[in-house]
Amino acid sequence: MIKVINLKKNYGTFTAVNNINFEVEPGEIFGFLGPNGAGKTTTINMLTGLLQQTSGKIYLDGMEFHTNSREVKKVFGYAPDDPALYEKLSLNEFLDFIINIYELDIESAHVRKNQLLDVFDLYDKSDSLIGSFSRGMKQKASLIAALLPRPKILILDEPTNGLDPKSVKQLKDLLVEETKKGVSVFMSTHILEIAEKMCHKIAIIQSGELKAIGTIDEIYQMRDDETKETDLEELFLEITGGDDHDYIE
Ligand SMILES: Nc1ncnc2c1ncn2[C@@H]1O[C@H](COP(=O)(O)OP(=O)(O)OP(=O)(O)O)[C@@H](O)[C@H]1O
Repeated sequence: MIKVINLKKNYGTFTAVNNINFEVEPGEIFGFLGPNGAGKTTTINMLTGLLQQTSGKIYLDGMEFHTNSREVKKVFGYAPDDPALYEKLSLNEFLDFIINIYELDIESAHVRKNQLLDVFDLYDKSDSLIGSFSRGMKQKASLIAALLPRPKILILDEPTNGLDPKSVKQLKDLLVEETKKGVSVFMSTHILEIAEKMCHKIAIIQSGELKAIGTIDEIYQMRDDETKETDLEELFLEITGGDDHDYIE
């Protein structure tokens, strides 16, 4: 479970995230949407301990992050949108490193590793250096590393970035399976179709403020005109004011 209370981040005098609140229950996929520069990565960097918040509290699996940071780091898996991996290691060496630092049971971790390599079609490449991987293959390697320790919480920044349609489908199915085991998934995405199809709840952030939060149905109830047929794209633009400019003739 993730719980965020009055989370705020200032960069100097600029407020990038302004007192946001949300919860992600076990078994829930929570989609975090917003236009460029809205505050998504800043929020994710605070959730993962990469950035210290200015104020507010973050609880992961019931533990306040900064007073339990060592324990908290064991309960979540994180895949950044632009993974910085060890290019000089083979994928196998990298995943064995993850198994070691998380102190996983070797036998069951190797079973899990092989299943994940298979799901993401990287089994045949597992002895190749990560430095030789394409953008999409690196993304898949990063997702495998996040999933390998069977974390209770997954924090994924644009997880479908660079993935081909088959891999997107594999990832979707895998995340659904994980939530059935009670995993909480927090993911940012620009792809509204993914948010609509996969997420139990979504939040829309703009200029550091949460503009909407709830199930897709609850978000649809925020329409200005409830009689109008609207899709999530139109609603997103309505909420974030992204459709109010004049076009060049
Ligand atoms: N280190 C920093 N110093 C100053 N301002 C920053 C810093 N990092 C981010 N910002 C600003 O904070 C705001 C939020 O940035 P953030 O990267 O969180 O947005 P985002 O929602 O992830 O955007 P995108 O969808 O484009 O990745 C932006 O206005 C950005 O310019």
